[in-house]
Amino acid sequence: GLGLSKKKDENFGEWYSEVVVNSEMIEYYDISGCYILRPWTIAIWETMQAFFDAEIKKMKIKNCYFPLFVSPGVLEREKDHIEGFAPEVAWVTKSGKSDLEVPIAIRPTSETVMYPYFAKWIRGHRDLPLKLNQWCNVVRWEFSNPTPFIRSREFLWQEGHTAFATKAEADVEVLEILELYRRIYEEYMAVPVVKGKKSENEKFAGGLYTTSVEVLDMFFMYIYMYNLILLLMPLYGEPEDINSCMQAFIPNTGRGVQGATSHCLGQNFAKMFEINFENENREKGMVWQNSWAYSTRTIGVMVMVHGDDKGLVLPPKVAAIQAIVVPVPYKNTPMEEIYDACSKTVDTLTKAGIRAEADISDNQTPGWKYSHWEMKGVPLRIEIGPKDLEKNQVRVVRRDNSAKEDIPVSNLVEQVQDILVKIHENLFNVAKEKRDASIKVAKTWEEFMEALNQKKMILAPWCDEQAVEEEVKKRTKGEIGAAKSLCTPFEQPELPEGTLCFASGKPAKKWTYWGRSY
Ligand SMILES: O=C1CCCN[C@@H]1CCCn1cnc2cc(F)c(F)cc2c1=O
Ligand SMILES: [Mg+2]
Repeated sequence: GLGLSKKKDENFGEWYSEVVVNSEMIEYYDISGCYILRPWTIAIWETMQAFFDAEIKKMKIKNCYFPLFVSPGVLEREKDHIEGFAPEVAWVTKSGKSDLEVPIAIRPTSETVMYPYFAKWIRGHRDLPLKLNQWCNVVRWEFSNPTPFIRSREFLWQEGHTAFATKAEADVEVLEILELYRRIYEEYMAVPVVKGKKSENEKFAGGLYTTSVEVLDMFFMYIYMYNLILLLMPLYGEPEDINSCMQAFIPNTGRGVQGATSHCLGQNFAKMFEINFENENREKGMVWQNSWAYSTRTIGVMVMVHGDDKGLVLPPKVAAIQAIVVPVPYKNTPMEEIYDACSKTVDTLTKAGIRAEADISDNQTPGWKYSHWEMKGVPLRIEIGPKDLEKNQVRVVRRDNSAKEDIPVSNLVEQVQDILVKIHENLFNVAKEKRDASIKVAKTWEEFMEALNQKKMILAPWCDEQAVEEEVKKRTKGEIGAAKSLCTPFEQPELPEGTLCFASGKPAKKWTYWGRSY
């Protein structure tokens, strides 16, 4: 029957898997870690892509397409760039029955694919800046439990790769792109984020610095916890034990980067790939580079943040259908009039740019339709029955808070547009309140540990020493993971003179978010 069998607060991992399938976003595939992205997902991806693509075109960034396949020599060009990642690289070793002379890697990211050609194309300062982006898939043969959108062996993303004559230009672009990522999350997906810088420990090892938009989502971390627990299942016995154990485990702790990062690579890759140029004074210099990406993982985060026990909840901006019109038959009232009113309503809304459809399938009851479209997360339902006809009105029902309202047909477009804006704002504010409630400020080790054990994220003054972060990891290692820095927010709270680091007691240099990870 309809409806979810798992509750979000009780069994997050299974709730999530059920929502993405029942809302017809995902179909599971026979190869582990691979998922079918159904139209309901692609409509969301395309909306975000349309926004981001238009914005980077304004920045004179050009789209290109590099091959999926990477020759081994190139991939391994820089050991420490891919050290640690090597087990994730997928290789083609045969064609038909015969083995390939040399195995070919499938791109997990495209630095090593693109940068030899950057070296070839960039000769003089007139070749700079070189700013390219590609919309593509990448493959990373991850081993720990796959999760739709969040952790899959193939995913869609855009990857931007830019080269500049000066660091100043690169620094500016890093933040311009990060602002676009903030807008994708906040203006499209109604998900609040914190812009910040990753620590030396957490940044992209191949780069100079990493900036990211952190969702600090209390459930996001849980999905990793949930997968970890599944691994422990054999030790813990039956699911109920696991559930009680998970009850303890539902961490309100944030976790890592949610699929949108903007790195300044400095000159590290320029050195590796000899990407240099002759400047105006005919001096040889290496270029300064950035690379930035967001992926379909962002869609999974949106599902986690807004979803509820009736299913998916779509922010109006990314909903393929923003308003679903449902006819409500009544005893022996002639249905033609009602169907007619439904299609008129759809036409009026469509003409106003609202994505509306009518569900006039004659093999389901209105109740079934209500559940179906709630499961799919359609932001607004419009019911039309005989009473509504008489009063020349429609009944609208909001998906986010179930509020019902009767609207005169004469004012339909304006009020529907207004309600869709209110739905977005409400989703954003509710998510913000939940996030803020899962963050605690800690100034001492005791306060830090107390907050961590309450499954909170922590904002703490830190001396910014790498060794101290390593120390924090060691001292907090436990069966549900260790604490690590999530990001140093660009918006820094007041740091009074003499404030000490929560972990080392040395003079604190900055406020940083910390959360549990394993
Ligand atoms: O995150 C981005 C933005 C877009 C371009 N790439 C950077 C860094 C990607 C970091 N990364 C992430 N994962 C990887 C997995 C691999 F198998 C591998 F060979 C390399 C990598 C790897 O470099
Ligand atoms: Mg990875």
